[in-house]
Amino acid sequence: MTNTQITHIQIDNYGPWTVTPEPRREVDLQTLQSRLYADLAQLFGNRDGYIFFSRFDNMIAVTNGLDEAAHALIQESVGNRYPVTMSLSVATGTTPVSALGTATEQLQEAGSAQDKGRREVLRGQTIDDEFRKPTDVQLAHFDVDDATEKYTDQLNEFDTFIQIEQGYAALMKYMREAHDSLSFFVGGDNVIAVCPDLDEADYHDAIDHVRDAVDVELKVGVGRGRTAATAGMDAKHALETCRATGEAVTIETETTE
Ligand SMILES: Nc1nc2c(ncn2[C@@H]2O[C@H](COP(=O)(O)OP(=O)(O)OP(=O)(O)O)[C@@H](O)[C@H]2O)c(=O)[nH]1
Repeated sequence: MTNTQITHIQIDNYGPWTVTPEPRREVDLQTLQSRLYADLAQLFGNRDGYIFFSRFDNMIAVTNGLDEAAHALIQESVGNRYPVTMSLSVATGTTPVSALGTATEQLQEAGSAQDKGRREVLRGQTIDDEFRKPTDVQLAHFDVDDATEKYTDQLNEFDTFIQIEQGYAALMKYMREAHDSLSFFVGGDNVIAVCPDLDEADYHDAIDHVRDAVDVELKVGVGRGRTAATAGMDAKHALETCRATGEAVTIETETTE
């Protein structure tokens, strides 16, 4: 059974900061947000975690293998180098949705996102090493079939973007509601979903739903692992198997330690 450790990251009091003492230049906010995301991708990624930018002021990470000290170090490093601080709340659950729900509740209990007094909160529980298993994390790497041929080489870039985003919107909502999963656009025509124990039929169901709803064809590779890094790499290999066999769903059967 999966046991996903999720960290909810929130920039402290960011809304007021963006307009104090007067509205800050949008290009500077865009630069700050993308640099912070890039830094966190390295800080979590070098410890085998995965982070997704979601709304940039809030981000969501899969952090199996990162203990409280690792979280504190990441938080301190950002606090030392950025004009903003961030709060971190970590929780675990048998589904990523329940883990994130707990993490977010803990943060909300500590104070509002726009509370001047709530800074650098670090809350929650990580999984002790002795309880970690090679099946704790299940990641699904979705990809639009022949996006280059159907969209990129045919339509103008904005109309391609609309097609891909439609597929993403339908998938993220359905995976959240029907399969307790958190799906994130990661660039190009790719979406990575953090999933509980789903089987092949569940993934076919999601792909069928997206085809029926918005006429976008997907394929998916699924991997499991002790960390997001290993599950994610297995998912990529499974997606290559889909490309080789023409199957819409491939679940990597070996779990990498
Ligand atoms: N983040 C991320 N982006 C990827 C990955 N693989 C491909 N992409 C992006 O997706 C775009 C399309 O590449 P592909 O998915 O290989 O191309 P395709 O035309 O859809 O062909 P098939 O996937 O073989 O059906 C690339 O330009 C990249 O931007 C990946 O593993 N991660």
